[in-house]
Amino acid sequence: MLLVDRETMQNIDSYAINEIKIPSLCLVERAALSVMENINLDIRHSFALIVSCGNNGADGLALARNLLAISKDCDIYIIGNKNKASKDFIINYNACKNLTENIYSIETIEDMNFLRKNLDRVNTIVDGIFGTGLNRPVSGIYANIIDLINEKNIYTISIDLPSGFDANGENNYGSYVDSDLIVCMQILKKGLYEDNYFRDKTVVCDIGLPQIAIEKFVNV
Ligand SMILES: NC(=O)C1=CN([C@@H]2O[C@H](COP(=O)(O)OP(=O)(O)OC[C@H]3O[C@@H](n4cnc5c(N)ncnc54)[C@H](O)[C@@H]3O)[C@@H](O)[C@H]2O)[C@H](O)CC1
Ligand SMILES: [K+]
Repeated sequence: MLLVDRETMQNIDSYAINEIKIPSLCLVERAALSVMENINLDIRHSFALIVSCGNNGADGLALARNLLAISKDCDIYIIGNKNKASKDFIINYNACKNLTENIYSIETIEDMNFLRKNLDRVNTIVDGIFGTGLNRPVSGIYANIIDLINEKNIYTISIDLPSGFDANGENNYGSYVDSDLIVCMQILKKGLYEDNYFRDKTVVCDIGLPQIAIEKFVNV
């Protein structure tokens, strides 16, 4: 089975984007659609998409856009500084803003209280807080939100990795999302494979990263 650590996955992504010239936005869209394919849309109608401002969040917002397109009920919660957001995040954020008013920044205790209350209206949480960009244990508001997601016991889908969980399976001493389903992009991350609990909850989906980009960094 093909496994990658964080650094290798980042090398493959960046080779595909910078050398092969696959638009990053296309990969984000494929990632979002691969999550969507793993959602039972007959029973899941109300979503809380909780994202931060990197490309894991961009995947989350592209998913929100696609769910809004089919008139699903979506609340979008953004953590972190939008001024430092990735360009794929901004593109999807601008589209989401034109599709719904239910977009909230979570910064203060009052915002947290609102989130705690408002989460009860949905039957599905999508976790797009951190993926392979996580490089240290979570703390502060990120940890508080992850703890809140876990407290709620609402069916939770994580994009690529449970947020807070280290792709390499190291340093998992902070909070991380207790996901029900993990839709992992293109190649299984080593940490998920080594974790008995998460391995069985993970599906791996092709997002169009070319084999030649993969073979450059992994022995296949
Ligand atoms: N173009 C691509 O690389 C694609 C990636 N995909 C998805 O994007 C994520 C990886 O995205 P990235 O922007 O590199 O990082 P994250 O979104 O995971 O994290 C954002 C950002 O957060 C900072 N950070 C790291 N650790 C912490 C922490 N403990 N507390 C606070 N902030 C933290 C750090 O600066 C990160 O950069 C990948 O998993 C995929 O989901 C697309 O699917 C395809 C294209
Ligand atoms: K995630």
